[in-house]
Amino acid sequence: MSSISNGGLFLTLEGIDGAGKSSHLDALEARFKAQGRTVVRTREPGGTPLAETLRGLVLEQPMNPLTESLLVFAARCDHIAQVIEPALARGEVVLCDRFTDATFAYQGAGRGFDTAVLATLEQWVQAGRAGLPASQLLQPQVTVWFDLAPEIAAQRLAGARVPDKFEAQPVEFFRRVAQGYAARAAADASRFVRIDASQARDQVWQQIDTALVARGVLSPVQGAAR
Ligand SMILES: Nc1ncnc2c1ncn2[C@@H]1O[C@H](COP(=O)(O)OP(=O)(O)O)[C@@H](O)[C@H]1O
Ligand SMILES: Cc1cn([C@H]2C[C@H](O)[C@@H](COP(=O)(O)OP(=O)(O)O)O2)c(=O)[nH]c1=O
Repeated sequence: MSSISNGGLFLTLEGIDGAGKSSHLDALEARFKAQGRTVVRTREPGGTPLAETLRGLVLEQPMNPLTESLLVFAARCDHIAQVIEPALARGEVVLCDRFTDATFAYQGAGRGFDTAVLATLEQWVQAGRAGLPASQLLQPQVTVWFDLAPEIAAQRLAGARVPDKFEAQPVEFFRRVAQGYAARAAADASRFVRIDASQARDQVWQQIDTALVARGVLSPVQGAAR
């Protein structure tokens, strides 16, 4: 884990659209609060008024992948400064629905954009933030990765909601995005918790809980089955 001072915890959730991550955010937030932690729940792109405006553009307007990458990193820059850094400095839990792994997966692997440029933007936006030395990138300490076959995700999403620009992409796009996540997880294995998201909701929750307890991020629930 990278060292964020003051006991702050930066935790992200990632996965292709329809993998099921939104279904567990309430429970995760409640679980941390039950342990006396203050939770800042946020998302990317978004989390500040400016970043939410940029989110609307990214999710609704056609644009080339460089423009898309610049907008998500611009949103991230504002989000880090306004929300993430202050919360971590107060020692809180930042529970963030997506972060930079999504940029590598969607813009990099999905849209085929140059990951070296993404790595440069990542450096610009994340190096030396949250009190870290200039040589170190601000990254989540833990990333819960909902790994699911794109075909199953598409079935789950069919009819569930009006698709946005990304959700309307064909299954091949999500196959590349899923490979992008796998590559990112392989490159930083100690940060990622892989969840088999094909299981039923309760079992997915059990996997998340067990993994976070094993990492010492959550304490076991008193009286929980072993
Ligand atoms: N484990 C699961 N099994 C079956 N369906 C699920 C499961 N988890 C979530 N869903 C359903 O799949 C759809 C997508 O879930 P959601 O949590 O919105 O995904 P995401 O936030 O990853 O895009 C929703 O209709 C949700 O009710
Ligand atoms: C953070 C981020 C998200 N995205 C995409 C992934 C998702 O399709 C979309 C928004 O994510 P999400 O909030 O998961 O969508 P929803 O509200 O529909 O559950 O933005 C990128 O393409 N690049 C990024 O850097």
